[in-house]
Amino acid sequence: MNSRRPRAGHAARRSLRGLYLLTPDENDTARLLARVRTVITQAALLQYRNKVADDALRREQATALLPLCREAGVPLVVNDDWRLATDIGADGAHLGEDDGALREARRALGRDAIVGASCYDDIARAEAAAAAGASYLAFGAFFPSPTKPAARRATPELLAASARFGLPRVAIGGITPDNARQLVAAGADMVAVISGVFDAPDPVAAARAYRACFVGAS
Ligand SMILES: Cc1ncc(COP(=O)(O)OP(=O)(O)O)c(N)n1
Ligand SMILES: Cc1nc(C(=O)O)sc1CCOP(=O)(O)O
Ligand SMILES: [Mg+2]
Repeated sequence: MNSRRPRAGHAARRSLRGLYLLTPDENDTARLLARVRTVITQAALLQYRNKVADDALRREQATALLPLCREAGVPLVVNDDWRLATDIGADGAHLGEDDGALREARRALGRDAIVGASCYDDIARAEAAAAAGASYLAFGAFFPSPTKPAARRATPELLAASARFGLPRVAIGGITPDNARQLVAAGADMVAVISGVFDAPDPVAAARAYRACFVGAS
């Protein structure tokens, strides 16, 4: 880990509830930072995700996002690559089924890190991720996703069924400000969004609309 850059730590973290923003596939780093900067204060958590960049660009972009997140007090999670997360001193990593062992990531990143797990539509996978030390459990896709049209589909019942693991539950996949509320009512602690914010005509207004879905919901 880069010791010159401390993690945000628990005290600096917002709770894992609200809008979980994932970055779009944007290879122009200056443009990526500008797009994130406009909406970062609306987010509870930011995931750096770029499926079209090479390793060097992903390192450059993740490193550049870190001070922006620190300034906003929003933890930064790196998608797919927990080694990159440790190298740059990010707050955590998100791991799917092809991204290595969660237990190993937890060991490397430390007790305070955010280690997220993709559980798709699979409650057994959620149980295993919880036992391996996940910080949150992500389910999806709940709706057709413009970003990932072939994503397996999940149903809102999974959100209630996974309450027993006692971890924040994240809903992802095709979530819009109009359909988010039903997922929050079903038990989602965060809604994870790419296109609904970054492809919106007014990203700030869209991000605010997602946040509003959590107001008054328990
Ligand atoms: C919050 C969140 N949930 C799910 C995913 C998907 O992870 P994965 O299945 O590894 O797919 P890619 O994102 O790597 O294409 C995620 N990234 N974040
Ligand atoms: C990255 C990702 N994972 C999914 C899953 O179901 O695991 S759906 C998805 C894409 C989310 O983007 P959008 O908000 O544009 O639909
Ligand atoms: Mg992945």
